[in-house]
Amino acid sequence: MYNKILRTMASKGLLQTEELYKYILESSVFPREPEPLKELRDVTANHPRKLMATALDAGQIITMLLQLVNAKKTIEIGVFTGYSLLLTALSIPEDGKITAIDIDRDAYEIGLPIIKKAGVEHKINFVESEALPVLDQLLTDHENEGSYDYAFVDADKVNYWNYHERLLKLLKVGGIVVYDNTLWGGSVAKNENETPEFYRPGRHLTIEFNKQIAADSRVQISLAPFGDGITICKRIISRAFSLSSSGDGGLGASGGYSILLWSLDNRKGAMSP
Ligand SMILES: C[S@@+](CC[C@H](N)C(=O)[O-])C[C@H]1O[C@@H](n2cnc3c(N)ncnc32)[C@H](O)[C@@H]1O
Ligand SMILES: O=c1cc(-c2ccc(O)cc2)oc2c(O)c(O)ccc12
Repeated sequence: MYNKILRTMASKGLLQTEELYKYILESSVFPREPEPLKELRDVTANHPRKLMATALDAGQIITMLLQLVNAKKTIEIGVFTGYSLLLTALSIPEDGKITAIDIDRDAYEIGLPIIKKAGVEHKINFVESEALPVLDQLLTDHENEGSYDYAFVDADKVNYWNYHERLLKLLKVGGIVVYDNTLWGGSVAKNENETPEFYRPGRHLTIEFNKQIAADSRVQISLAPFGDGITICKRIISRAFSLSSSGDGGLGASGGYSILLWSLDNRKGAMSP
């Protein structure tokens, strides 16, 4: 069942017909896909979980985002064999840096020869670890606070909000974080009983995360149906902490204090880091 779902996602993404997704890939993605990314997909083709790789149409818009924000200092959580990591490395300048975090070094080493061949390995600091302690470690150096231009999160969905709280301290005001799989195969728009058993935990986690992000006044957001759904968040105010545990960003009905803080933040705008 699980592989059937992945195959479906790979064949039509979130669109309702395979033909339409195939049209997008064949007309606009494949012709423009850099050769190293094609090679990395080839070396990933035999991996049993190959369909976990970031979707190509999502990769194309992410590349554009990286270049639009002139990203130079970045973070990636969830590397796998390195498709999104390589597209990031190809998109940032020669002196750009990526802190790439994954618990699975073996998968990364499948894509590493292609990364080396592309001449971008020097931009990557691969950290074999659970992601949370690495983010906490980065935050022990105050120089890192508000210094990152971009982050990509494509890992354990249970920790997305934990990653978000830390990344908002690490990102500069105006910095971007992209979360992958935020439509979870379309299941977020279906009833639980319409969702295959295996998919239900991810569905619930994703629905909760989407609610929290939508209520977070610290970011501007766009939930876009590229790949399996990506949520593009731009840090817009200097306050990095969440105003309430529910992550409602102070826009919830509770507490005039939260709203006062929010309005003060927005009056200041993005003046201070
Ligand atoms: C969907 S794959 C990443 C796909 C990748 N972005 C690409 O383009 O191919 C998810 C990855 O997250 C990693 N992962 C899962 N939980 C993690 C955690 N707590 N910390 C770090 N990495 C984790 C897995 O090992 C896996 O490689
Ligand atoms: O089917 C998946 C599963 C994941 C996944 C599950 C659990 C984790 O701890 C990390 C990742 O991620 C996926 C993904 O990112 C994707 O683009 C397609 C499918 C899946």
